[in-house]
Amino acid sequence: MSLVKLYDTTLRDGTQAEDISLLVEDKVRIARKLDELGIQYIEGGWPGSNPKDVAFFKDIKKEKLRQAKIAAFGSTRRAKVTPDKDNNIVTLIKAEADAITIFGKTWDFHVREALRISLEENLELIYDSLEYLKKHAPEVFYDAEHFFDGYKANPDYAIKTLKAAEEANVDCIILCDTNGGTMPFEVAEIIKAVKEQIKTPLGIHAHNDSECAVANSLHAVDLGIVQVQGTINGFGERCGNANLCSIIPALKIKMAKECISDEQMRHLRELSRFVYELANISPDKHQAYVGNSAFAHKGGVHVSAIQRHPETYEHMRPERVGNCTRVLVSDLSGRSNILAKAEEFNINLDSKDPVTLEILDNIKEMENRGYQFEGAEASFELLMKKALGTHRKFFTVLGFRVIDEKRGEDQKPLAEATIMVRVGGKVEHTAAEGSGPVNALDNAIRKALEKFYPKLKEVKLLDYKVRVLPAGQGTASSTRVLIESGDRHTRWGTVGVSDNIIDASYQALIDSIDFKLHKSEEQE
Ligand SMILES: CC(=O)SCCNC(=O)CCNC(=O)[C@H](O)C(C)(C)COP(=O)(O)OP(=O)(O)OC[C@H]1O[C@@H](n2cnc3c(N)ncnc32)[C@H](O)[C@@H]1OP(=O)(O)O
Ligand SMILES: CC(=O)C(=O)O
Repeated sequence: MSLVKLYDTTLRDGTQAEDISLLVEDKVRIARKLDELGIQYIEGGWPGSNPKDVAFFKDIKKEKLRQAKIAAFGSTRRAKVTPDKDNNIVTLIKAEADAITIFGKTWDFHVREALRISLEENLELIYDSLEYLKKHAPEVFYDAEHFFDGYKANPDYAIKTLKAAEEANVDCIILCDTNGGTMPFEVAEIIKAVKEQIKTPLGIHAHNDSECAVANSLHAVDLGIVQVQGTINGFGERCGNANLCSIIPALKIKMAKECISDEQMRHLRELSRFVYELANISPDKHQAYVGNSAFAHKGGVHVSAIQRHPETYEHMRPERVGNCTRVLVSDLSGRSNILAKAEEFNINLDSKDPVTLEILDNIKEMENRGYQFEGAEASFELLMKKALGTHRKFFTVLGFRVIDEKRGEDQKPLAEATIMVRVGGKVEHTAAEGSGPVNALDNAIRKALEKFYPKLKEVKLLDYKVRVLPAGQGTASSTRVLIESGDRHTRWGTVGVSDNIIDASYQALIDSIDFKLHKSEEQE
């Protein structure tokens, strides 16, 4: 297998994405994880840009990385300054990274409009910046910014810029699709032409503005490119960069190109989620390979087939990237979905058992009323138990009342809930306040039940989503509440539907508590 080197720029181009900003400590933590994954180069930032990036290069030196090399990023020198006097170049050298990558202009239009210098002067900028850096850094890479647009506009000049870099003896020239508008067939044609004229090893850095960044990068590798740049989860300027979470499995599984080991690739999903977490961005569940939905099967026909052979509806084994097969339950389910879920919940259910069809019919009817079980598997498990007669009634709610009161224009509203429950032979009547009516009801339910079931103290409400269902959908316009709860070990989702938002919330809260009690009993 031929080796392709991965160059991660999550910490530089990734932070150019809207809404993403990483602390120095976060950058160091991500760099450690990238190193563990086996990424060969980690671009840490632009030290000439800000103090945070300068601090990163200082701090990362204290880390004992297993194999990754750290690269510092910057630009060619400014016009009319020699490299040794150019602040950006001097700061790059001071960062003492294992490699330095600078970008320079390829597109004549950019030279004229962005830099406002002559085409000849730009060639000098490229050559003497790189030639100077080669004397001061172990490895030097050249990012040919806007290479594909530049080549399409003026191929002779674009090649001259690469030749300037080649004469400076750089270690790799990276062809950049900076504006992300190049199509895969153009990439293939242009790279073939470049390879006839440039002998320096080539790399690719593709942006995703036309959704082709991964395809363009893979095409480039197919044509013999040896370095692929990208970011975890595709974070990057505008629409992002080529997503390494897709590129890595594609290289290894589809193209037989070695880049990281099989064992390292099993941590890809974990790394993807780690980066989402530190960037404070919700994971994209539909993300290829590593997303929650990447191997989630919803249609009954699909579920039936994957149970016979997973490859019927899966292009690869999800475990290879640390993901897993999931079966969803909805009104698109068939008996196979119900049986798969029963197995997952350790419930004995036979395909010929009439209860299977009863559960299926029940789901379809409830989804028509606005329930949604995809995000509420705990409610579904309880529903199954009820249908099978294995549901245990831990408590009975005899009634509740919620009061929301505002005592003056400038006063905050007060919310209070009272609830009456029966547990065994005992009746408990409890009141509680809350920061809103749902919170007050939640507090009252727990206060009443915690006395009998102390384990409920562990339960935390993690997420609460309300959706007003449009009139005309199903039989009535109503509200759906989805709740995510959790304890020290796990998380679970429950659902409630009613034309009264408090009642919908009540149903989801009660299911959440009921589920916790069943799980605790099963564990005991
Ligand atoms: C394709 C890419 O993604 S490249 C990476 C882009 N990333 C960033 O821009 C993030 C970090 N950038 C920064 O912190 C700042 O822009 C800095 C520190 C680099 C420069 O800040 P300033 O000196 O205030 O300049 P400003 O940002 O307004 O303009 C960019 C300058 O870089 C110059 N420049 C742009 N590309 C190059 C290049 N390849 N070589 C040399 N100079 C360049 C521009 O001509 C302009 O300089 P001028 O105003 O003297 O003509
Ligand atoms: C260098 C770089 O980030 C680009 O050309 O997009």
